[in-house]
Amino acid sequence: MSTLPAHEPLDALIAGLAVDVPDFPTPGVVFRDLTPVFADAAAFRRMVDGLAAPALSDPRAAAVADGRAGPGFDVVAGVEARGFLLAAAVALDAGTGVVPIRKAGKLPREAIAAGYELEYGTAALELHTDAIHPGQRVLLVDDVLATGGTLGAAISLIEQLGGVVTAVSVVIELTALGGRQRVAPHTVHALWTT
Ligand SMILES: O=P(O)(O)OC[C@H]1O[C@H](OP(=O)(O)OP(=O)(O)O)[C@H](O)[C@@H]1O
Ligand SMILES: Nc1ncnc2[nH]cnc12
Repeated sequence: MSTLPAHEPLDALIAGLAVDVPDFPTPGVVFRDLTPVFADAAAFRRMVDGLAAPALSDPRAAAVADGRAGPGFDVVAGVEARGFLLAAAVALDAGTGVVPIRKAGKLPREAIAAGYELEYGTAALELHTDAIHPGQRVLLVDDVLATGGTLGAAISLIEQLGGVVTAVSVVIELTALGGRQRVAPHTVHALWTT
């Protein structure tokens, strides 16, 4: 059950449930813990709707025009680990499949990799080479946009396989870290900007 009124604006709902954790995972980082937002039924429902929304406007018309039915995306890609919780829910709701973009060394078959830097270190993401088909329209979902390193790497992987990123959606954008600029020319749709 939700603990907040249904008419609460979504950004306020998220802001009220998220918890700031100072000095996690390293000193100086304020970690935005979204687990209470995921655990709230009403907030989770509205987040899933909100994350799909940007891909359901113009691209839906384009999908009809080129003969493809359904939402304005063919598949939802989510970034390990927290992005998985969101991407799977959005995909199930939209009637599409879900593709995992994983941390290095987790995928069992042939994959491509992209390295990146984030607020508290460096990492690499991988994507199975047959996970995305040329021309496939992809809605990319994650929980947080911080430096933009993660989403930049994820977009690069999808595009290397010929996928078309029709929308990028996150729950929180941390504006001080400049991630939006790093992900340009792709536009990031954020449910809460802080
Ligand atoms: O914009 P950036 O600076 O790249 O940061 C954003 C990323 O950081 C967090 O993931 P993290 O790598 O901590 O992994 P986790 O989801 O497995 O905790 C978050 O879930 C985003 O994917
Ligand atoms: N400050 C932060 N809080 C939560 N997730 C993050 N990912 C990168 N920076 C983050």
